[in-house]
Parts: sequence; structure tokens; C-alpha cells
Amino acid sequence: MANILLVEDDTTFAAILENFLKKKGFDVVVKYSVKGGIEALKNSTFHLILLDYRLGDGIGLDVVEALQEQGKVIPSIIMTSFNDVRTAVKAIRQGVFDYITKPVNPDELLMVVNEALEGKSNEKEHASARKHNPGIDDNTKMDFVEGTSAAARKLHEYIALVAPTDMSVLIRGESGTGKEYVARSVHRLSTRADKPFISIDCGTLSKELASSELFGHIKGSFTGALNDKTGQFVEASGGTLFLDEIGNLSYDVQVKLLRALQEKVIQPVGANKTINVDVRVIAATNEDLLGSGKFREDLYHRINEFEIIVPSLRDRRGDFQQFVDFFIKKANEELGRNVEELSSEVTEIFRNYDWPGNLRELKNVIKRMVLLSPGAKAEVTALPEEMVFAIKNPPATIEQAPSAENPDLRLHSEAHERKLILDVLQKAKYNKSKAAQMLNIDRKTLYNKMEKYGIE
Ligand SMILES: Nc1ncnc2c1ncn2[C@@H]1O[C@H](COP(=O)(O)OP(=O)(O)OP(=O)(O)O)[C@@H](O)[C@H]1O
Repeated sequence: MANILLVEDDTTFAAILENFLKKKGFDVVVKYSVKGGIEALKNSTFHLILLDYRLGDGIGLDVVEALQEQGKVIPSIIMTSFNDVRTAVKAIRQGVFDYITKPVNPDELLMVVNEALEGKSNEKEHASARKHNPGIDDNTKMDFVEGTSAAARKLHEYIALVAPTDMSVLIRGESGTGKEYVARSVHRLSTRADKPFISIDCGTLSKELASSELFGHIKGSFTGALNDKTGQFVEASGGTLFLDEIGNLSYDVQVKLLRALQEKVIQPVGANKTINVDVRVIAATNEDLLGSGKFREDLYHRINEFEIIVPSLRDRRGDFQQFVDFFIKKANEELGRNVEELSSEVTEIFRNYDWPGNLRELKNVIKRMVLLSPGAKAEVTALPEEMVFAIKNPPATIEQAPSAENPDLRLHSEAHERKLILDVLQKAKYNKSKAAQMLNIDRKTLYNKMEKYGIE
């Protein structure tokens, strides 16, 4: 039976979740703080961690970080409010398996928990490296959308151009835009296509273990090195090594990587001999590597022989419908649903939302929507409540400060009042009684004001 660690500081919500998960047959240990969560990890073994994003003494990611420092690999799921989605999407790069938005929908929670336990993620796998064996999953070849927008055409032109060369490639782009997909495409179209493609998420490698993961180690070279280990450079021999989130590599490892690229030799930790390697390196990042001040300039130029910038979803709106159709089809197949169309309200929200988490967020929102849509038409009720609210009530802009040219004081104070009500509603998680209390007005007054300002 799977053992779940739940870290949530809202005691009532924690109790509800605990009950629900226990009813579904899981063993659950509940902790209410980062500190409690870290302690629990030291003392017991868990198969899954369910974390609130904001905790009293830190954030859920602090627990994930401690987990990585302990050298443990346990899938974790972050529960976050809609406003923290951008951060949650980033968390996935730091080794978090997936996120779900609050208010948590039980069916969705169960789906994500089961997927995490089965290790069945469409996202980053929680193991630090994964290998693509040519021939085994070649049917995934067509399992993506190429797109027809100008940005998509340019992207594929670049991929086709650089693939047959042996140049190292740096892929840049916002989180969730499909950088790994681009790396795989380069490999597939290269002369190395029948050799391994190994993907390493540098964000999940602990400082201590990164060298040994990449270059291998000799038995006894450090505490815990119980056997010889072959590093991923050797595993990828003849093929391609994809280093995702390369900005997370420590300075020491950067030095070793530079040597591997320049001299084509590596030295396993604790070994006195070097090994010749023939590997093409493709790296990805969504940060400004040089601007961060933590990345060696010589290595930067070495990995950046060719640069590919993956467009954000906002910059390839022309492909949006294709992605929506594709993700709906996939979700229908996976979840045994039959969604064929979107209600006009859903279409409108999809169109107006800015998708900060890009393809990953679109895919997640669609999967949740399909899960919660029993019929052929997906309705707005299957979207995260707060996403709908955010679209219907864009943050009030207070155009200009009152001035002699723009003296309408009443308009100004109304704009301020509307903004304040929106902010407080969000803070109160859309609980109107609570919001009224915070605003120190009665509920009826709040309803009247919401109506006046067109807040739904
Ligand atoms: N062209 C595509 N067609 C269909 N799905 C795609 C495509 N590109 C990416 N995806 C899906 O979008 C999600 C995010 O893709 P991916 O992990 O490659 O993004 P990323 O840019 O590497 O993210 P990160 O910056 O977090 O590492 C994945 O679930 C992937 O399957």
C-alpha cells in the first residue's frame, strides 16, 4: 500500500484530504509545516509527497529541496492556488512531478496521485535520467504538433538545419514551451538517431551526486558509492545527451563538462583513468545563463554553437487550436472520455488567457477539463474556478492619478474600490462572507458593489 506524506498547514483541509486518501486505500502521514515534513522524511519511507505551496514556515519546494539533499527520489505534487501557477510550473523544473490547483477537485487529485505512483508522467520523470532507446518508442514520432504559424515554421527550419551537423545546441525558451521536444527532434533527425538519447534534468541533481550521475564513479570513492557506476556520458555513447536546466550545474561540474566537450574525455569520480566519449550535447535553459553570474563563459560558448529559441504559446497563437485539439484527443484516449467540443465560454476564456505555463499548462488544464466533462461538450465548470474568475475580472487598471487635467475624483475612487474588492476576494479565496468581513462591510453591501463594478 502506498504511503503518502501530506504537508498542509490548513488543518481542516489537511483532515479532509487525509480522510479522502485513506478511504481510497492510502496510508497517510500529515505534517503541518516545512520543518515537520523534512523531519518525517528523515524517519520514514514514503512513495509520494503531497505539498501545499505556501506553508507557515516556508514553501513546499523547501521540502523537495531537502529531499534532494538527502539524495532521495520520491515524486511530489504541489497544491497551489491559481495565482501561483507560474511558480508551480517552475517547480516542475525543480523536480516536482506535477501540480494541481486549489480548490482541489477529488477526481483530479486521485488521477494525479495515481499517475505519480505509477511513474506515468508526461512531464519530467522523477528519476534524474531517462533513456530513449531507438526503435522502442518510435511510435511517439508523430505524437506531437508541429504547427503552421510563422514561429513554428522557423523553429522547424532551425531544427532541420542543425540536426545533421554535430554542433552543440542551446535551446532557450520559457518553461513548458517544449524544449525537450525540440531536443528530441534534433536527435531524431541527426545521424545519431539510432543511438541513445538520454535526458537529464539538471534541476533535480543534487550537488553531491551530479558528477557521479554524469561521469560515473568508482566503488568506494565516497560514502554511499557501494558499486562502480557508469555515468550518463558513457550511457549516451554515440548518441545525444540532453542537459535540461543546465544553469543548475555547480561550478565544479561545469569545469568537468567543459573538459568532456573540449577534449572528449571524462574521468569518473575517484578514478585515475580517463574514458574517451563521443556524445553530442544539447542543453536547455530558461534563464539568462551569462547574466546569472554563476555560469562559466567558456562553457557557455562551447554549448552555444547553435541557438534555438522556442516560442511561447502567446507567440504562436496560430497553432493554438491544433494544440487544443491534440491535447483533447490525448486526454479522451487516456481517460476514456468523449469530449468533442468546447462551450463558447470555454473557447473565449482559452483565447483571452495568457498561458504563462505554455504547452504544459494548456495540456494540464485540458486534461482536468476532460476528466470533469462526462459529455461531448466541455463546459466552463470544468475549468479551474480561479482561472475563470481571473479572465472575467481582469485586474483593474487605475489609469492616471487625479490631476488638474484629469480631475474626476469619483471615477478614481471607484477604480480604487473595484481593485481593492478584487484583491480581497482573491485573498479570501472567493469566499464572499470572508471578503466582506475583511473589507469591514456587510455581505449585502459587498454584493451591491460587486454588481455595480461588474464583478462576477
Ligand atoms: N510540439 C508538441 N506537441 C505536443 N505536445 C508538446 C509539444 N511540445 C511539448 N509538448 C508537451 O508540452 C509539455 C512541456 O514540454 P517540455 O517538457 O518539452 O517543455 P520544456 O520547455 O522542456 O519545459 P521546462 O522548461 O519546464 O523544462 C510536455 O508535456 C510535452 O509533452
